[in-house]
Amino acid sequence: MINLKKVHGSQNSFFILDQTLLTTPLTEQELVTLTKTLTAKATGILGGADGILVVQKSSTPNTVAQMRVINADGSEASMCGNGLRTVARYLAEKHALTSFKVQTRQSDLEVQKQAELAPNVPAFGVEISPVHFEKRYLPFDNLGAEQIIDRPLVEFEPQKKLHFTIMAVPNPHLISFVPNIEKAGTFLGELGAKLNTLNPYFPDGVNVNFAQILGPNKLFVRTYERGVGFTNACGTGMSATSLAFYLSHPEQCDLTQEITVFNPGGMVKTKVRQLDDQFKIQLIGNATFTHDILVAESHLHHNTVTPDVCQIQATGEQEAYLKFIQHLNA
Ligand SMILES: N[C@@H](CCC[C@H](N)C(=O)O)C(=O)O
Repeated sequence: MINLKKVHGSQNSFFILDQTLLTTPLTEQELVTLTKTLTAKATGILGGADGILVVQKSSTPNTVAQMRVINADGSEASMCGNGLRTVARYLAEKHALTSFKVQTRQSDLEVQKQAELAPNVPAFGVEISPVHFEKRYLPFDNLGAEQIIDRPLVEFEPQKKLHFTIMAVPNPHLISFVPNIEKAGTFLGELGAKLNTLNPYFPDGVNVNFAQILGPNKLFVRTYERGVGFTNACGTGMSATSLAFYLSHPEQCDLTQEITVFNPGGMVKTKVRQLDDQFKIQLIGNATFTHDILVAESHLHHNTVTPDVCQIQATGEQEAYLKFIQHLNA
């Protein structure tokens, strides 16, 4: 039996599938089919998820394993910040490590175990890198500039009330600071949907993040994710938004201190550092395992993972997590 774990970071939820445990690893087509089935909110196991995190053998030196990210719609992302924290914990427990590197699609990223956020709320810190602004890295097009940092974009918002920043970390993000995050929700949904279907600006789609500044070094971020839609949180989105905060509102953002980022699913901390002209971001937050799902390998290959063929065991960590977020003050 294979243990398909249900996990989350800030309630951005995933299944971890460790391909190294399988007799025969899933093919690319099997992975896509299984992801679509498992993540479906109405019919997937345990209410579905936002994607699957695939653990496989690394192909770079000094990395413990490789993480791949398959979005709910079957597309593959280059990175996932909330997901990497949970994979870091999974690998830390599997190999009895506390600080190591994980291979991701574009880079080998440092991860470290952190102190628990509260009893039974384990936490990990992960590197979010590399950061790029130039349009070829996103990619984006037809916006009249090589890079967009803190400026209006009439193509998205003709009234010019909002400013936008675009960056790859390395997955693509569009960021805007809005006066009221609740009121901006409908526009976020419309813009997110528009930029993630055929459009002249982002040929590969983009994660769209709206943020409200709550105070010095304090943000609330909501994200419409490429390949998924609205999620409770997006780790790379909160990391990119933290850097955009510094670039657009430096008077409210002290880089010698952590930035606290609230989201609909909880809270994370980010640390932004500038080394010459390069930015480094660290994302710190919960790495919660909610369920162990034991299933025969053949069901993974045949896309027949349903509750009646699984042994599902709750870990009890979700209760601890919900208690932790009850006491958060945004
Ligand atoms: N939820 C993730 C990002 C997952 C990938 C994203 N949807 C994309 O396609 O780039 C995170 O926590 O960073």
